[in-house]
Amino acid sequence: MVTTPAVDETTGAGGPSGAAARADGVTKAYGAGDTQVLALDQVSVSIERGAFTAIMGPSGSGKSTLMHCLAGLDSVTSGKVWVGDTEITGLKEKNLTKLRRDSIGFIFQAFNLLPTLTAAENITLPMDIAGTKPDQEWLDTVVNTVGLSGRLSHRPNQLSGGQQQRVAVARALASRPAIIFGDEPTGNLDSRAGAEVLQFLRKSVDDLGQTIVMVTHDPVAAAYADRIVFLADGRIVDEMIDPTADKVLDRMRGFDAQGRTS
Ligand SMILES: Nc1ncnc2c1ncn2[C@@H]1O[C@H](COP(=O)(O)OP(=O)(O)OP(=O)(O)O)[C@@H](O)[C@H]1O
Repeated sequence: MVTTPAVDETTGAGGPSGAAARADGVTKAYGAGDTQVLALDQVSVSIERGAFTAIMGPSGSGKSTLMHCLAGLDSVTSGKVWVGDTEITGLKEKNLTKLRRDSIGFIFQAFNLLPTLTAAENITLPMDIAGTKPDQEWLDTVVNTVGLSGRLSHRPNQLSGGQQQRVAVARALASRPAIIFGDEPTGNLDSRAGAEVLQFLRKSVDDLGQTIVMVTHDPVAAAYADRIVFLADGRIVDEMIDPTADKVLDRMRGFDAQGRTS
């Protein structure tokens, strides 16, 4: 199951678990009183290292909130979150920023590339800002895996949408983060370009051992994952291992029948 044991106060079990990231009894409330929204309601989930995990669920079910809490982009109301062996709930902002910079990569729906920089410069930008030196051998591996070798001197407007997103993916992978989070990373792409990016994400898990967590609405995209975690009304309601698009569609229809989806 997705759920993980609660933290044992005496033994500390439930802390570091070898997972890439973990949420334990996480609740996230927005607002207060009558207008309070429980975006996450006692969510416990463990993200396996070297695996591709998708988070699915209807609009407003808490997918982005869960991703933001796991990535330390948003604080939790109660519960605990670990990234690797580090508990990030309660971490000072400075340490959190460092952890995000060193351990986490992000891929958003908008590619967020700088238009005046070449593909190569965009890929190494976060490391240039952090003042760290790219590992050239790793960079070559990433660029080859993404299939961008011939495009490195191009600026974003000289690349297709799919190629731009592959630059964004290469940028996320370049510093070898422990975990990459993607929020609808193929949401702005047509199905062919989306498939290209998803195949690459899959390859980075299989060939490079990358850990990826992706929020998506799309059963076809989710089928690239090893495991899908389904959210509804801020709770984890189901999971699926080795999904196919058909199985995901069936499961979503099941939720519809129970009146869970919007
Ligand atoms: N900053 C905020 N202030 C108030 N409510 C918020 C805020 N962010 C999210 N929410 C609410 O929390 C709930 C979960 O939102 P969230 O964005 O995590 O859902 P989602 O599953 O990612 O939705 P979508 O698929 O539409 O992007 C929603 O009811 C949303 O309105």
